[in-house]
Amino acid sequence: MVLRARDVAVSYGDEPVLEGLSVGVEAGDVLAVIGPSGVGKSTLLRLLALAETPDDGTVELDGTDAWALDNGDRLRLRRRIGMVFQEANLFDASVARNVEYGLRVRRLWSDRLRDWAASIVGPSTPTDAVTEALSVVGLADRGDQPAGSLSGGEAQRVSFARALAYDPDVLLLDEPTSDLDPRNTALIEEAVSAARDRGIGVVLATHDMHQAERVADRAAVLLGDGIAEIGPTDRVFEDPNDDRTRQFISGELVY
Ligand SMILES: Nc1ncnc2c1ncn2[C@@H]1O[C@H](COP(=O)(O)OP(=O)(O)OP(=O)(O)O)[C@@H](O)[C@H]1O
Repeated sequence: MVLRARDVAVSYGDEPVLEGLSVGVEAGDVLAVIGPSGVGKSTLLRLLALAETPDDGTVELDGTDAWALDNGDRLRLRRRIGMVFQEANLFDASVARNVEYGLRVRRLWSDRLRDWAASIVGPSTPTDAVTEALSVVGLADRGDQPAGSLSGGEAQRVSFARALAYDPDVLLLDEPTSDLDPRNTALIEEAVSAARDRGIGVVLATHDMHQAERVADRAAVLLGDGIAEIGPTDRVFEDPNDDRTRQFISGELVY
């Protein structure tokens, strides 16, 4: 599996946000997208989610140009991509119903997720797909709880479980831990690593460079006019090739 934005451009009004940008993620690869506020990280994720049409360029999944397909076929591609946002956006229903939603959309229960969850939490307790997805984020016993009564961190973990239950090939995470405490952040980061180990490709937009270093195989530094640098996370942070990347990483303002 490869999800790739190829030479994409997006403008809002007269204001170009992304221009000629190319970036991709493969199975089992975690790519962190970092860059200053307003540079276009969320826009890039919406493009990769096929939720927004590029003004120029295209988005390909396994070499298929999503924007050359009719709506029905594009929807089928979109169903291989899961997304988690900064806010959990749960429905006013139980935790289990929220996670089940992912399954209903997908309309299948995948053996892949079952095997994967069993490899993480052991085969004993989980009895169904919902419980198993919740197990990955440490909430297997909370299925009956109303989603509205969860803490912010727990709600975000449910949101992650909902995306997992969907059994995606790619997970797009838009600042998923920016409002969370260290424990919930760690649990989400563990779930990201588990997703990678299972062969899911992950794109993580984050302001937290330490998080990028902890979980990402590669980092893409997005600065004003596109990707300044992309490469193995350690190399990008410790020995950036690009002067502006160096400035950004050392905390200077870069536009
Ligand atoms: N629907 C829209 N209409 C108009 N402008 C938009 C729209 N979406 C995004 N923008 C603008 O595009 C630019 C990039 O926004 P985006 O949310 O992608 O940045 P970001 O890097 O994710 O920012 P942050 O780190 O603050 O979340 C911003 O200037 C934003 O105001």
